[in-house]
Amino acid sequence: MFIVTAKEMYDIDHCTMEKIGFGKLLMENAGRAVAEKVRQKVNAADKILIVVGPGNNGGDGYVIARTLQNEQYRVSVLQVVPDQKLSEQVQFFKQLYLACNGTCLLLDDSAEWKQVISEADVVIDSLLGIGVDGLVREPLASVIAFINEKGGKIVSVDIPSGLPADEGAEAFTSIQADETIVIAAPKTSVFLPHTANYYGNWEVVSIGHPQTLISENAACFVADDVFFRTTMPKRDVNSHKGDHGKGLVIGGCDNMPGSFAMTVRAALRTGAGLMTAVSTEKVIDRIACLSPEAMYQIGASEKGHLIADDLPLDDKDGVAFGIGVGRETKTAALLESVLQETTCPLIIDGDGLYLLQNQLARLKQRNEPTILTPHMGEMARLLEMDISDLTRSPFRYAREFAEEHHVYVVLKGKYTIITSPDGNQAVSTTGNPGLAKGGSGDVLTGIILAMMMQSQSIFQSLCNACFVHGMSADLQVQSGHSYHDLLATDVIEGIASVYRTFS
Ligand SMILES: NC(=O)C1=CN([C@@H]2O[C@H](COP(=O)(O)OP(=O)(O)OC[C@H]3O[C@@H](n4cnc5c(N)ncnc54)[C@H](OP(=O)(O)O)[C@@H]3O)[C@@H](O)[C@H]2O)[C@@H](O)CC1
Ligand SMILES: Nc1ncnc2c1ncn2[C@@H]1O[C@H](COP(=O)(O)OP(=O)(O)O)[C@@H](O)[C@H]1O
Ligand SMILES: [K+]
Repeated sequence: MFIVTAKEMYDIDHCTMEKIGFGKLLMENAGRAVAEKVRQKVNAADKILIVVGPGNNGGDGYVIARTLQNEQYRVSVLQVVPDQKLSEQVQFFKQLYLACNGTCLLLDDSAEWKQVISEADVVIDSLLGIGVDGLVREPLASVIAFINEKGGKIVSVDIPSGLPADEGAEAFTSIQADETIVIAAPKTSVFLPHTANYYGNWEVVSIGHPQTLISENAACFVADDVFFRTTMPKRDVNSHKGDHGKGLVIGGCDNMPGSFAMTVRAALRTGAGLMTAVSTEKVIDRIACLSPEAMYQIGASEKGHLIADDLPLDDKDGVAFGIGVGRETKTAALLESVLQETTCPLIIDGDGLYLLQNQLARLKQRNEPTILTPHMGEMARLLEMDISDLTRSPFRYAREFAEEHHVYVVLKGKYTIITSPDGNQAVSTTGNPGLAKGGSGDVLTGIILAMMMQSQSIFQSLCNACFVHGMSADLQVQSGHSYHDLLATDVIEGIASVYRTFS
């Protein structure tokens, strides 16, 4: 599934309608596809009100109205702008609706519009689509406020009206939808922390655009089950352990042994061939029994924290640094040598990202891929910016950072954004609030380490690791666990169910 900006969607629509010659058929398809979904969400006796705005989103509304009217649903339309505002195409669909005995109320000064909204069981929101520009003006702003307050179930067409399609908006007025039927491809705002909730539950309908046109125009995609199935690492029956990667995890400190242990175990469960773990003596004493399959090496330490040392970096296929390693200045010197001496892909996570703050310039000097796995707070710190500015434009800031420092960035959250050094981006949508607990990220790092050592591109392996991590949590919640009790260690055990689903 592809993710589009407003501009990309307009280019796709334009090409489909003008160059390929779909013309009005595209809006007809859009309205019918949405009507089909609406049918599944309403009861036969429901009063359905379709609120129609000035643009093509309103045109979709007239097609939906006609389709449902012809199927004997209890439909009416509230048009919030005078007819002169409607484009020729929208006028055309309005006339078709009226010719099917459809009824249409125009918004005027009387209070009748408030009454029809209050009486509706279902409001279909066709006020504004991706063409919204700035804060919603009157009279639409009042209509939106009233629908939010008094409307029954709200189903938005394409996008909740008033919500910007793209990232970056600081202020907006929006419909708060219960459901959104997204046309053709999800828009960026589906995935932003401060706008996602306005969509309610969302699903996408296809309306006949050529798929190649969407894939050629969209810069970003959802790393979904289809992607995983086609790119997941395959296991050759004749393979041996060396074929599946020799991984190294450097982390832990005396008062944080657990997180590091989960990374090691998650890497083994994901299919790493050989795992070595370096930590302090105390940590290894305590955690080695949790993954007897791994090899352990004691690193030099001072006061319970790792310090600069000769590490077994030479023959490795992947290294992860930083999980539970602490924030001591002397540990930063260890990161410095890891950055310089690691000649294979290197993941920096957790405290490693904190220690990296003063060494960002070293990233560009590396010849092998470097992967950073920050959550929003860690990313904001790396960028030295306010977290609210970052969450408004996470795609942009992740891309700029990845391009500037030549790194892959896995920006973690409900929707995790994966960015490559050349600016390619994907979103992982699996996972649930059960993951919002300490330790989940440590498990993800282990999964990433194992994935990237098993014959995929780094970008694919990051997408697939995030997919597996979230899907493991989803399957665990479907089969006995809940958002409340799910633990990071359960996510490690759930990896088995993910692989079984796809093998
Ligand atoms: N192309 C097609 O055939 C297809 C398009 N499709 C559908 O069309 C949608 C995009 O259509 P669109 O471009 O007409 O944008 P849309 O948001 O409906 O209206 C924009 C108008 O709203 C107004 N307005 C803007 N900002 C405002 C504000 N702040 N406050 C108040 N008013 C504001 C402004 O009008 P103004 O008042 O400035 O004259 C502007 O002209 C898309 O989401 C999808 O649903 C699908 O059916 C597939 C086929
Ligand atoms: N509400 C949520 N829905 C889906 N995934 C989530 C949610 N909350 C957290 N996650 C995932 O859980 C992981 C948390 O990582 P992180 O914040 O680094 O945790 P920690 O450092 O405590 O292990 C990330 O992969 C993130 O995407
Ligand atoms: K809408």
